[in-house]
Amino acid sequence: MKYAVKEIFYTLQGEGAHSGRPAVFLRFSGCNLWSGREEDRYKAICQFCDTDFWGTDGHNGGKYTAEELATFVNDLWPENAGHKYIVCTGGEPLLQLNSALIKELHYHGFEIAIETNGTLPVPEGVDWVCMSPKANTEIVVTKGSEIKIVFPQKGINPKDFEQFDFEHYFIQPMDSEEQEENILQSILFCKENPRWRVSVQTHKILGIA
Ligand SMILES: C[S@@+](CC[C@H](N)C(=O)[O-])C[C@H]1O[C@@H](n2cnc3c(N)ncnc32)[C@H](O)[C@@H]1O
Ligand SMILES: Nc1nc2[nH]cc(C(=O)O)c2c(=O)[nH]1
Ligand code: SF4
Ligand SMILES: [Mg+2]
Repeated sequence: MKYAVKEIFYTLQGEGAHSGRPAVFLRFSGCNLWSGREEDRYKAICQFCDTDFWGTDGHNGGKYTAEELATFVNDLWPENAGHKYIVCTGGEPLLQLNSALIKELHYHGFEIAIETNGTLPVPEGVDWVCMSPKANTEIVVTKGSEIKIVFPQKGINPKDFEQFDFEHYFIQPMDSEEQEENILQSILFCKENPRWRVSVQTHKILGIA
């Protein structure tokens, strides 16, 4: 099997509990909630996406076998540094991430994180699951490491997810034309519901990928 990859880059995780941590980002092509084409955004299930995941034309993008992909990712890690960490994202990584690739990444010593919309089952062996639910979808990932709700989102009430089994609960202000208002609402929500913390997209402030 070959994996369709939009881009691969070494940066810092910008969001959630591992914010600030060095990580290789593996961005898979394609998503089950939007085609990725601007002209389709109005009819997508998920309409606020901040990411270009269409095609394989990004930095280090292309089609790779599991072995090629894991070797490429490993070569981006500084030599003899340890603490190897990969964030599989997209698009929707669970359309492609499978046991063959998980095995290859573990072979090279990587801790494997995913960013998922929660509509597809998580394969065995993923070490960190960040689930970010979208309105009008059926969520099958009800346990994991962190839940990260883009806020505010019509049709999503964070309180409905408190019964799920996650270690960390985050509210992430939606990056949009109303961002200032979204930040204020996120702060207010967390102050009124102290189980939740605000996740800032720090990579956008730092000016990194
Ligand atoms: C681009 S998505 C890819 C992974 C997966 N498809 C998902 O939705 O979780 C990566 C993260 O960015 C978040 N995100 C997407 N668009 C956003 C926006 N406009 N503002 C804030 N966060 C956003 C998603 O909710 C998710 O947590
Ligand atoms: N630095 C950085 N951190 C991130 N955390 C989640 C991201 C994503 O697009 O999945 C992302 C991203 O695109 N860049
Ligand atoms: S589910 Fe994730 S990748 Fe897909 S459109 Fe929404 S935010 Fe973007
Ligand atoms: Mg991003």
